[in-house]
Amino acid sequence: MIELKNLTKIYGSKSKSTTALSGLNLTVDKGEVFGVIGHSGAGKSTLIRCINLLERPTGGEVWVGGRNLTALGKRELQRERRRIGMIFQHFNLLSSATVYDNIAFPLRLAGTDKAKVKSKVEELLNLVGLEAHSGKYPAQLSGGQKQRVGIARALASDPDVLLCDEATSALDPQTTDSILKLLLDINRKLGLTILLITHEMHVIQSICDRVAVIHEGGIVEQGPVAEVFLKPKHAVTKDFISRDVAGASGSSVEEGLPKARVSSFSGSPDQPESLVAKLPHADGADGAVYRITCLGENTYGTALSEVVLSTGVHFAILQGTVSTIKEVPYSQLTVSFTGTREAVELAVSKLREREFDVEVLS
Ligand SMILES: Nc1ncnc2c1ncn2[C@@H]1O[C@H](COP(=O)(O)OP(=O)(O)OP(=O)(O)O)[C@@H](O)[C@H]1O
Repeated sequence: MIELKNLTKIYGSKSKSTTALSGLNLTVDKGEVFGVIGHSGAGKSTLIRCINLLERPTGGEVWVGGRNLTALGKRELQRERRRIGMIFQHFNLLSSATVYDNIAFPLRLAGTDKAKVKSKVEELLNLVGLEAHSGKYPAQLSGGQKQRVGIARALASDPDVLLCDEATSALDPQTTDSILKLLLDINRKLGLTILLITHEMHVIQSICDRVAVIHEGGIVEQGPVAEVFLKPKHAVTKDFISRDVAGASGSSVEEGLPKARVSSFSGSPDQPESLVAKLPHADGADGAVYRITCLGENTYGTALSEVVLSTGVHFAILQGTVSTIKEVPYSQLTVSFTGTREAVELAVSKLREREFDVEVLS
């Protein structure tokens, strides 16, 4: 659906230039929710603004829905842009227009007749849950309501793609969850392809199918969220995950919302050496440290205790997380097993048989 080929963006002049994107390649499939995460200055905004050519790339190609946007003339580009909606961190609403008029704006601009504008705006108000607020002005709305207007306006031209530029960064955690849930509903109901950029891992964890990590203008790691999240390879990815886990809280969320920030405990998930040092016994099989990961319904099952009981090993939990990735539960425990070498090996192989991923950390 979206294909970025060797995308390059250099700002400034020859004497003083900044390379924001350096030969970046990325493919987003039709109907998926794809997240790009990166630290400040990594090139996220530049990347998303290059997709609808709000920012002209210095080099490379942008393909959306099988068309090379970078090769189009002004008029054709204008037409293609109607297939790409965009929402922004600070909403970018017209402050002197009502909610209704903000949503109607792109339709009127495209010359849509009055009756059609009315029915479309009403449909969108209903979709984003703002039926009761159509006559209000942006200043009379909460941040979450403003973003709902932004989403409705972005959907007015029935786009195939929705670009989200840090769409929840200005919102509190609870409002963030309600906007993420709305985006997921829209993705499922309308089959819309969503590309979002963020610096918050829990946004990715809540609604994305795949994620790419951007650093210094290039993609350093990408894949399905569960894979990248549970087995991060690049230092930048590990940093994002450890910050998110460390910053996790048991904050309450509304029924049915993404629960990515719920029920995590522990600090960084990736410091086996420091964990080993804390153990009373760390020789032979005694005290060997393992990371046990379970994805899916087994997360809440009793398999771990059954295996442990049947093999006679003991274990201590050194770190642990129980959470969800896009509504799929997972657990990741770092444990030390104590027992004979044979018993520990048997426990590990039984866990693997029961589809736990067991990684030896020391
Ligand atoms: N208009 C511009 N002129 C010159 N340099 C720019 C411009 N816009 C961005 N840059 C530079 O390009 C690099 C990438 O910036 P970009 O805004 O894309 O990063 P980002 O990941 O979105 O950061 P943030 O999360 O802070 O918004 C940075 O070094 C930035 O200073």
